[in-house]
Amino acid sequence: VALDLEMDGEESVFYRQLPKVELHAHLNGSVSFQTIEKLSKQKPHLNIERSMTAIGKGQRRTLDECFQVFKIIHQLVDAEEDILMVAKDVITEFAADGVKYLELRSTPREEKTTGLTKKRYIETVLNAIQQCKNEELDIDVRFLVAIDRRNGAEVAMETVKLAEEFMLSSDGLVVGLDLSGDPTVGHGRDLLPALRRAKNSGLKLSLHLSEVPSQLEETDLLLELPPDRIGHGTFLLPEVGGSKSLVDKVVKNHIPLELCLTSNVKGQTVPAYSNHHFKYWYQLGHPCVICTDDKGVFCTDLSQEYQLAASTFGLSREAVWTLSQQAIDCIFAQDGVKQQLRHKWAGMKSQVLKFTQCHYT
Ligand SMILES: CNc1ncnc2c1ncn2[C@@H]1O[C@H](COP(=O)(O)O)[C@@H](O)[C@H]1O
Ligand SMILES: [Zn+2]
Repeated sequence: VALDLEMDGEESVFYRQLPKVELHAHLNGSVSFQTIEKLSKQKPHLNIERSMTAIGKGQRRTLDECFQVFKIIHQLVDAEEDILMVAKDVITEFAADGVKYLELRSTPREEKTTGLTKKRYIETVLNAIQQCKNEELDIDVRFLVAIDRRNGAEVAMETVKLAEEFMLSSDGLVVGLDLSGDPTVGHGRDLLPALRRAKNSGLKLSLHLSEVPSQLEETDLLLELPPDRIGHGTFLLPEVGGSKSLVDKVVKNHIPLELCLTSNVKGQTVPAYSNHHFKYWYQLGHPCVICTDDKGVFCTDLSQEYQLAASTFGLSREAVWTLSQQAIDCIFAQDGVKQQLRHKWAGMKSQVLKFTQCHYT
């Protein structure tokens, strides 16, 4: 019900069984319809309807309207117990979709009305991750602390300090920092000191860069850090208003791109799937990781995103397998974790690709 694409049996089995790595998922954008229903029942006074928190098949919204949606979800998710439930549900859903390694990101929020603090917010997400581990779900989950750019330099620095504390105390669960939020608000220049400090203290950086046009100057500045991964990078290319020098910097530093097809099409920063910049970077052989961004808001899941990439750009199943496997190289957790994942992929390969072999022999 919640998904756009009606996948036929055998196709959907392949994409679901494909072991996957999800590196770009905002917690509150990933909340499923089922979880929203539970929350709405608990908070009937908010009068939240389905159409207010999700963008369905064929629908488009401006990016600005997408950010209105997050405000509504934040009203529904404003207490410690909500965050615990949401995080556990989201992790369980990713696991059911065949995601074996997940980096979840979220902006720590203080909510005066419920007594929630930013510190408690992060602790609660980590607690949810731990509970899922105890339930022996087949998924390794890590956390990126997010900076919402609209909140400015001071909050960004405060967030970095919090992330540093948790990096040291969370037994490897907190691995990095995300920069996100409405890209039309604020300037990356002001956040540079906080981001530099984060990088120096060992936090990995994933930055939303050039998600909207005309951010050449900001992107150029932030690429100097350089970030460890880039979210979207939709307007890096010269033909959409970026520049060759930006592209060269990304290539030279081998900075992986987190690419979210449905998010960009529904948020109208990319006119159609076939125009997605995945094509350019993939053909270049540059590290690209297919991600969902906000699976709840955009009504998708990672299996569907892989299938869309494959059908739009004509990827064979072998190529899809390689794409999902190469995502392991881009994770922020340490090398031992990468080794474990490579081992897991190797063990699953013949089983997952067996249908393909039947087709060709
Ligand atoms: C669609 N493209 C996008 N571009 C930029 N930032 C986005 C985003 N989608 C989500 N977020 C960021 O994630 C928050 C919701 O999750 P959390 O409350 O942090 O878990 C949004 O408020 C925004 O800051
Ligand atoms: Zn994002």
